[in-house]
Amino acid sequence: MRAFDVKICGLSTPETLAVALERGASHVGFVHFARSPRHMDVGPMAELVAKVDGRAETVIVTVDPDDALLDRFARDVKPDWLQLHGRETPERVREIKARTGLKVMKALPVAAAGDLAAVAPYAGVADRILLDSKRPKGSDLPGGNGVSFDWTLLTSAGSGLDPQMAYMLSGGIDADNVAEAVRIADPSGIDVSSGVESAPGVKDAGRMHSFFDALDRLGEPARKARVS
Ligand SMILES: O=C(O)c1ccccc1NCC(=O)[C@H](O)[C@H](O)COP(=O)(O)O
Repeated sequence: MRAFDVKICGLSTPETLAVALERGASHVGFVHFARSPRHMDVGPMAELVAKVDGRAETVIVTVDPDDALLDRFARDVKPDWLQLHGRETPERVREIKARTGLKVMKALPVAAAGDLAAVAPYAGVADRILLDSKRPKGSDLPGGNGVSFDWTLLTSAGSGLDPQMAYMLSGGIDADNVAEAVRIADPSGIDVSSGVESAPGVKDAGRMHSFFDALDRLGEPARKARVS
């Protein structure tokens, strides 16, 4: 097992942000996507991001942002990362990095082994890949659906994944299954949203503590040290 990052995604209140930071999240994510129950406008998001004050890396999660929105993110929120869940091609990711100067995490949906072929074109372009579940039928959200995929796909011979690649794993992870996710997939990062909520979009401090307790039980050196 390698040491891994922990990202808590879809935060929208100072109270639950404080729990994520106190418990040592390395990354904290804020969603800007109107259809999401976790959606935050740019102004309130900027206020929340300012509270992080260097204690974790900040991530704006969004979908096919246009240039005007990218400029607002970079100017008004100043996150460390953009996490992209749309149809952003490697070329578009390159443009977005050049335009904003921000690091980019490209999310790619996985349901079957063949989906992993989408990863290689982003090598050397995206700063990180987030392997997430494909949206289930009936959902109009490209992320935050609380469903997991077959993690053994990532370590199967012939997966085509570069074993050195630093990907984050997400989709349906919670306090009960995070140990298994880490054991099977050995990712360089874990991302959780629904698994620490009491209802869609409502982060729950108790569930967050249970999740971090489960991580603590994995022992050292499970989690990477807090970012500098
Ligand atoms: O969370 C959302 O509502 C969302 C909306 C639009 C694009 C992406 C979104 N979330 C992305 C994330 O990083 C989630 O943490 C990831 O998909 C895992 O979610 P979950 O299965 O709920 O833990």
